[in-house]
Amino acid sequence: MNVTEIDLTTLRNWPLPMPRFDGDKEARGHALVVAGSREMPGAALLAATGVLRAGAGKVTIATAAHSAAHVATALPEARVIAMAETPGGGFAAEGVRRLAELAPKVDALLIGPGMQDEYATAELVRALLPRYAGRKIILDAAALALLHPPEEAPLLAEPVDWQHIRFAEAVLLTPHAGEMAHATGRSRDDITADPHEAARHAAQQWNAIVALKGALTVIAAPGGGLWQQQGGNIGLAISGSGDALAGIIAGLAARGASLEQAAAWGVALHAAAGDQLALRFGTLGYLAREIPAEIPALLRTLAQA
Ligand SMILES: NC(=O)C1=CN([C@@H]2O[C@H](COP(=O)(O)OP(=O)(O)OC[C@H]3O[C@@H](n4cnc5c(N)ncnc54)[C@H](OP(=O)(O)O)[C@@H]3O)[C@@H](O)[C@H]2O)[C@@H](O)CC1
Ligand SMILES: Nc1ncnc2c1ncn2[C@@H]1O[C@H](COP(=O)(O)OP(=O)(O)O)[C@@H](O)[C@H]1O
Repeated sequence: MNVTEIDLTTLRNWPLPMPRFDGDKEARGHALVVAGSREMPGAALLAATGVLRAGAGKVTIATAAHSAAHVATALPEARVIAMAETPGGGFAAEGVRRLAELAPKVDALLIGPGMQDEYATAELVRALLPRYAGRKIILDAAALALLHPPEEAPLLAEPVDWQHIRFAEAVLLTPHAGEMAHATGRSRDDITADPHEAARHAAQQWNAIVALKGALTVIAAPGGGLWQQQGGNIGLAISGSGDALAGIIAGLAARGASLEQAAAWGVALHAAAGDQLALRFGTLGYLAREIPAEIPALLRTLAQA
């Protein structure tokens, strides 16, 4: 298997698109973050902060009505859409039309961080995917419930028809090993024993780019591309860390990177941010919310490297 290490050389040879100096915020890219819930409202904030710190010009958050006002206050740079909630704490289907209307103005769509009610989330994803065809789509955390085998929860109204859902190069899935285990019906140990094979197989099975996260993160594209990243430290293994990463990737994609490039740069920046925070605070005890603020300086350093 031919694996490309995501190191300085790889990144230097794969420069991120830069906005024109006379561009406006729309030109810098707009990401829609569908995230958070009554019990995990912070996920929306972590992801949306990641979007802006990665350099996108605009972020819209769709989050649980219950916490929307708090989220808006905590991130005044964001537009916040309050989503009606299901009894299970997910987003009710009635919100789909509002999110679908935004599609022409959105460059990248992230769904899943901190969402509850896997059934409602999977149905929401299924409803939004066709409306966002041609946009860059990142499915994380609860949104990966769409992939669960039929014999497992959630019970979808109809079996998933991949041909109609049109998973393609424009969809990135970001499972950790546990989520990959849940989605594939394999054991977590089986996944971690050979993450390259697991990511590659999943990318082909779902016809999507797959970033299988862990101390070693493997990115596989359906076309055969395979990358790995082993930086960072154990301090990154903390609740909300993946939400920040998903937001950083969405921000990079919104500002013009392909999803493969956004994933590769995103995991490298996330790991480097962890290393910066470990230097400042020690390896254990820094917070996921501190990750995004490290990104602009790292981008500047890496762009000049
Ligand atoms: N929880 C919190 O306090 C906070 C959470 N936040 C955010 O919430 C989101 C969910 O995070 P989490 O931590 O709630 O769910 P996590 O453990 O990632 O499981 C996800 C899925 O993986 C599955 N799965 C896992 N291991 C498995 C295995 N060995 N084998 C098989 N399956 C396994 C697991 O299945 P289950 O264990 O339920 O059967 C479940 O389906 C995420 O965005 C996070 O950042 C933050 O906003 C901050 C506060
Ligand atoms: N030991 C480790 N060393 C380096 N990075 C790690 C380590 N453990 C986890 N990570 C990274 O931290 C992030 C954790 O994301 P995730 O498991 O989705 O957390 P959460 O869902 O709680 O936000 C991933 O990007 C993963 O690659």
